[in-house]
Amino acid sequence: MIRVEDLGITFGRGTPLEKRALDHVDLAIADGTFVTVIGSNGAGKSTLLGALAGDVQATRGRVLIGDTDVTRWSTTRRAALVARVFQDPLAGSCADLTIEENMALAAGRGSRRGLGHALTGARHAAFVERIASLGLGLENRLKDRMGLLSGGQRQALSLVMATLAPSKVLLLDEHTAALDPHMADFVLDLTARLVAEHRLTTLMVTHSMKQALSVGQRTIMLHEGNIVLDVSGTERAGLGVDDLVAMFRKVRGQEIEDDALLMD
Ligand SMILES: Nc1ncnc2c1ncn2[C@@H]1O[C@H](COP(=O)(O)OP(=O)(O)OP(=O)(O)O)[C@@H](O)[C@H]1O
Repeated sequence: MIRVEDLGITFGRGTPLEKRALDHVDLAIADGTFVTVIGSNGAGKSTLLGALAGDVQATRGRVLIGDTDVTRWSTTRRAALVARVFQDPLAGSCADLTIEENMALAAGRGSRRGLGHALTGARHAAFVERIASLGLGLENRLKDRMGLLSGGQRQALSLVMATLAPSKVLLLDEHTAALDPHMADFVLDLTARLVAEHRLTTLMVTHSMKQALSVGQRTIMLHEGNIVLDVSGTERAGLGVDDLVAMFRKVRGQEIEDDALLMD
């Protein structure tokens, strides 16, 4: 269970640039639930993910993962509980290390054990098996530098790496946005499969209304730092992309400039 209680985040407090990015946000997400997060630019989506990961400090309120209050925990301390995949395929892995070394580091995330330990015996076979399951042929390239892979391949591997350590929470911040449509679909399918397989409590930020409804069990919409829509179950199942765009419009109180993007 993730619980966010009365969470407020204000950047630049006391300065002329003060910005309240999240305002009295309450959210409870049951274990293994996959939540998609939508909202216009600046709505607070990345800030919410940052507050869960620990790289944004709460101005007020609490963040709990399981029964543990992690509000004052650093990102490093939370790494054993929280995995992340970013929009930029280069952000989640180290270009100068091999695929295998990247996977070993990911498998050791949140623990103090070193790379040498992580690369031994059974681990290698497990890595081969996990990569082979992607169907991208990367299991034959474990000794290749990560930097040689395409953005889509790196993003698929980043997802696999995010599930190697025993995390509870997976945070995805527009992780398919930089990919071509074919690879974006591939990575989205992979996401749904891995989330279900590892029973990860997941938040996925997306600007695509289609994506927001096509994966997961629940969708929340943020607007100006507040949760303005929270749908799941039959209510969500009955929603189409058009309905979501209409809600988006209503909340924003203005026309959306780029409908095509949202409908995708
Ligand atoms: N480190 C920061 N310092 C100052 N202001 C910030 C900082 N991070 C975010 N903000 C501001 O907080 C608000 C929420 O930003 P956030 O990145 O969470 O929005 P978002 O919903 O993820 O938007 P987008 O879809 O454009 O990525 C914005 O007004 C943003 O400019």
